[in-house]
Amino acid sequence: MTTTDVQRAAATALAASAIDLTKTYGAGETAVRALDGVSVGVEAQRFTAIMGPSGSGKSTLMHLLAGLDTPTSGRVFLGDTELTSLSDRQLTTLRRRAVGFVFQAFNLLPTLTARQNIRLPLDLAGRGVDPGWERSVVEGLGLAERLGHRPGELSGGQQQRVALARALVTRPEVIFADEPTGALDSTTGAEVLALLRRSVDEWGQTVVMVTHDATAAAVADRVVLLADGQVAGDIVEPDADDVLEAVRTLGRA
Ligand SMILES: Nc1ncnc2c1ncn2[C@@H]1O[C@H](COP(=O)(O)OP(=O)(O)OP(=O)(O)O)[C@@H](O)[C@H]1O
Repeated sequence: MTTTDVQRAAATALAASAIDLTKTYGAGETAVRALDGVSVGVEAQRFTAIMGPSGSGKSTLMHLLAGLDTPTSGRVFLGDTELTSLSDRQLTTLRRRAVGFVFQAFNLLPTLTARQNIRLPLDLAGRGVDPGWERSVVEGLGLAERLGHRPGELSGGQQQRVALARALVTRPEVIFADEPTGALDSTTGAEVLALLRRSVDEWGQTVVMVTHDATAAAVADRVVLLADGQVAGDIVEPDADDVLEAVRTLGRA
């Protein structure tokens, strides 16, 4: 894909895209090239998983796509906005409006109730609540009876559902999920994956998920494989066996 193609697509069907990204940590002999020429487009209203061996650059790519970090070179777009041309302040404002996050460790504020945690991004952005949408999300995620509880009074699965509600409440352009099932048992993890899937299918959201788990990746519409900081494969409509086989092949490469 040429740069012009990516830009054109970014203005239409791509929720996020990266062009020839590199990211180097450190300098001199200890420098690590975490990403080495990655170009990738994330389709809107689809569920994309990023997989690859430990150290292959998954988290680095996600952080750059989400505007949490800046590349050493290359360009990043969120929709048709080029993140790599924004000031830190503009980036923070855009992130609050247009990006939702779900982390392995939930990252809820322990002193706030579930409802207050869910509304936090709206409060930070100085935006009001859309009561109908908030109700749909809370009921859809099975949280209606839990809104007054603090995180310490909730199970891991419930905490992750609160985190997902917090990500959904702003109706972001992209939800980035970093190992969202990593701290959950397999049954609870499967429930959270099913809710991410529903966020795409029923609510038209766009989800990008970093995972180590082939079963989790198989819930996605597409799996982008990374190895040594480069795109090493791209599987559309994966099943768990395809993903396992691809990861095994990468491991042998
Ligand atoms: N802040 C940092 N400073 C120095 N090196 C870093 C930093 N963050 C990541 N790296 C290095 O960059 C490379 C890619 O790291 P990254 O965390 O993106 O990989 P990953 O695929 O997400 O790994 P994992 O699956 O283990 O989380 C690794 O070699 C890592 O050690």
